[in-house]
Amino acid sequence: MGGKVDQQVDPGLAQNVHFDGEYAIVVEGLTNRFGEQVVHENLSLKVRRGEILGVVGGSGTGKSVLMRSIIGLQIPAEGTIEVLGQSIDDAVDPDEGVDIRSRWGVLFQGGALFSTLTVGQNVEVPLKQFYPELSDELRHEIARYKVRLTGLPEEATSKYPSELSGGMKKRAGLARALSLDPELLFLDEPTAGLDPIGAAAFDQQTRGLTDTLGLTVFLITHDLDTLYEICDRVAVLAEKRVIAVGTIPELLATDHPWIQEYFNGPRGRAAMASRDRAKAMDNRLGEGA
Ligand SMILES: Nc1ncnc2c1ncn2[C@@H]1O[C@H](COP(=O)(O)OP(=O)(O)OP(=O)(O)O)[C@@H](O)[C@H]1O
Repeated sequence: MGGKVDQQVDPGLAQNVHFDGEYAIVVEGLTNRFGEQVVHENLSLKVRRGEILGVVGGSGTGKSVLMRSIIGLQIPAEGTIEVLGQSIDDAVDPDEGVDIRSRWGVLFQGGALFSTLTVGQNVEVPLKQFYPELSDELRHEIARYKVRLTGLPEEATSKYPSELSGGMKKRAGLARALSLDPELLFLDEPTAGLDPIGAAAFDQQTRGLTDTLGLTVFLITHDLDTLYEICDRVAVLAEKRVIAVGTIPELLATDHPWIQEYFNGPRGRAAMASRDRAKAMDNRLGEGA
């Protein structure tokens, strides 16, 4: 087994890589149970600052529960979780007085917009919660800016979720996730239910915003195109823990059967071929310029 996978749990699967930078999220020894069902057991994961980390795994392996644990919505049975250098057990930093929840944004599966509020009002919800002192005018202006930032037309600000297409709803959810200028973004299956063109556009928006705003992104997805196109590394959940973390070529260099089947199956190969074609086209256009 030869891949250089950043493998924190099972050094037998692949070797550790050296990393000098900062981690945005550090999960250690996480165990989650629902009654008799053990979802995670001694799970560890480190997310590097500035990366888009794709999180994959079969249905029910606990990707969403992991995300909910990291953002403090699921109290684990065991383990420690540090986000941006702060334990999530102490939501408010005792020194700085800053609520850690104001430093991240979340796009839940399905968008989770409030249906009785307009897009603009949805984006304003976190602003009201964390910055109640802001004037109405400034709050409206920030909401309009965030809506435009995600590629929606400004008119979308006054629309209700029921008046939006699936792709527009996702962007509205993203605008709300960005409302507090987060350092960290959690995206739970952001391209699920989108047509391939809409999904590709959303992916490019995510990559662009990540690079421009210097975000770190924890991205749960089943979308192989998303993994190939925009993720810096991928974490694989199986057997109640993270079995491997690395770039796709690093993961492919391991011989774990699930990883091989996932990335080397017909869909994985098609996604890789599509990415290679797009790169070749970019190169040709670059040479012609
Ligand atoms: N609040 C809860 N109460 C009881 N069981 C739960 C709860 N939340 C999640 N589970 C269980 O935990 C397991 C992991 O769920 P989770 O939603 O994290 O899976 P997932 O990997 O995100 O799946 P999918 O890819 O299908 O979205 C599932 O068996 C689920 O039924």
